[in-house]
Amino acid sequence: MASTYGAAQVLVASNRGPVSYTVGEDGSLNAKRGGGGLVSGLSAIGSDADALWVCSALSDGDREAVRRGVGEDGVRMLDIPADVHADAYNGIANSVLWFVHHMLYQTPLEPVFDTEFRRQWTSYETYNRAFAEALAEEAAQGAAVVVQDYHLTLVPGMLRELRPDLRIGHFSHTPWAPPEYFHMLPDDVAGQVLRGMLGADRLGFLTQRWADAFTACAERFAGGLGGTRIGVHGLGADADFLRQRSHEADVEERMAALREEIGEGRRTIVRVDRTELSKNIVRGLLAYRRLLASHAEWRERVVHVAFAYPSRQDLAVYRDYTAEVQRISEEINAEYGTPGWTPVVLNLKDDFARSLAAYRLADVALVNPIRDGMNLVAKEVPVVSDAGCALVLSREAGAFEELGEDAIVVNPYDVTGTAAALHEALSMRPEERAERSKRLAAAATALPPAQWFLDQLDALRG
Ligand SMILES: O=P(O)(O)OC[C@H]1O[C@H](O[C@H]2O[C@H](CO)[C@@H](O)[C@H](O)[C@H]2O)[C@H](O)[C@@H](O)[C@@H]1O
Ligand SMILES: O=c1ccn([C@@H]2O[C@H](COP(=O)(O)OP(=O)(O)O)[C@@H](O)[C@H]2O)c(=O)[nH]1
Repeated sequence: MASTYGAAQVLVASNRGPVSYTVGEDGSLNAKRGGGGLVSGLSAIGSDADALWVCSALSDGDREAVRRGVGEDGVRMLDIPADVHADAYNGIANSVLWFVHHMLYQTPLEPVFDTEFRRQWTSYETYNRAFAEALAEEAAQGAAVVVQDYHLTLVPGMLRELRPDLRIGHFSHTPWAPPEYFHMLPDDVAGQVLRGMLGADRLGFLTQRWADAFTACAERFAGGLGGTRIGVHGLGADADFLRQRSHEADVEERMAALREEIGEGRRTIVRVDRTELSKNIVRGLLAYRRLLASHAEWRERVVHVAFAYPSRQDLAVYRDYTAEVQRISEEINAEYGTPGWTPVVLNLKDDFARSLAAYRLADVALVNPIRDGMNLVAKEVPVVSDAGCALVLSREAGAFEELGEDAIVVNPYDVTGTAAALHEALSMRPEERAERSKRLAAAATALPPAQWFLDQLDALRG
């Protein structure tokens, strides 16, 4: 029996893996770091020899890499049929579960759970089963498996049936919806999601608020937590990596270019997000426009450097949102710009080095999501900024629980309030800004990714 077990002692499973491939014109495969906070958080596990990261092939390049047997050590990419993956990732994970947990539906018209949803749900089950089977195959006897996020809610339950010997954890990087919102899901689906997760020995969340919401859902719709334990682990920024990476030559080069674009002696308000509905980029721009309208003294003296790098572009609603971000930025530039001053420098391309260059130059960081599991950008900018930055932070970001005291806190729907917060941040005395930034950086790095992951393993095994 033991001979059928795999060799990995620690396994991670997530939809997005540490790298993604593109096929070059000459047919060569080029690897690029996976975007988003989940990858930033888990990158630290890569060096462990007994560890295996099971993820999904996301692009044609990834599928080609699997076919050619190309890959990173310690990573297994699953080549799930593209249509099944599209239903599971775009359809269920990003259009349903993400919307539920971030409370993004415009409820008079959506959601509509009809036959299309049922078809996609079947793919979601297939997709989860493929992960459960791969994990069952790769795991050594008694190994620890930590399943990540809303893409894989059914995996713990499925894996428990296949391999009762394993220690199974699940970690959510998103908020969890309150019961009255979660209950929008059809009852059988809500039940499957909860029972799937409760197949784990232990469930992890980024904040107490999201953990409490899950417990409330489990009590109301699944008869309680049963034997499943709950833990809170607030993922922090990776200070060593960020400080080193942000001083490399490509970042320095981009700093010089950005300085040119910003212009001598001007303040810089920085935001960096995936072009993601929940990040509230449009209201952020409206707040900046309000600032320029009501505080004419800032005109010509401030530049808003906004990164909205591509995310989930297969979904029309994300493409439309990107277009709206672009439209408003152009409107602001047309309304207030002068020959020597561009009020909004918008970056729609994925350029991590240029984002780090902007972090270094930031006087103010704007992080105003409607709802966000944590938001690592809020934690990264204070660590990297050269002169220390003021943080304007939504009370709805998970990071608020740890950074709220030294941030300028906003209600993300209140555009006038956010404009006032930007004014306050820009007006802050440099000494106060530097002191607050130091405290923010200390709080932001209290639980670095490697420790965050080890804590979960210890708790799972304990
Ligand atoms: O994989 P994508 O569809 O491109 O999306 C990127 C990631 O977005 C979400 O990240 C979350 O994790 C961060 C780290 O814990 C957290 O700080 C942030 O608030 C979350 O939004 C998603 O949960 C990941 O699965 C995605 O990979
Ligand atoms: O071009 C970029 C700019 C930033 N980031 C990283 O993406 C993560 C975003 O994580 P966050 O928790 O703020 O939000 P998420 O995108 O995961 O919802 C941060 O670690 C950023 O450093 C990235 O991968 N590519």
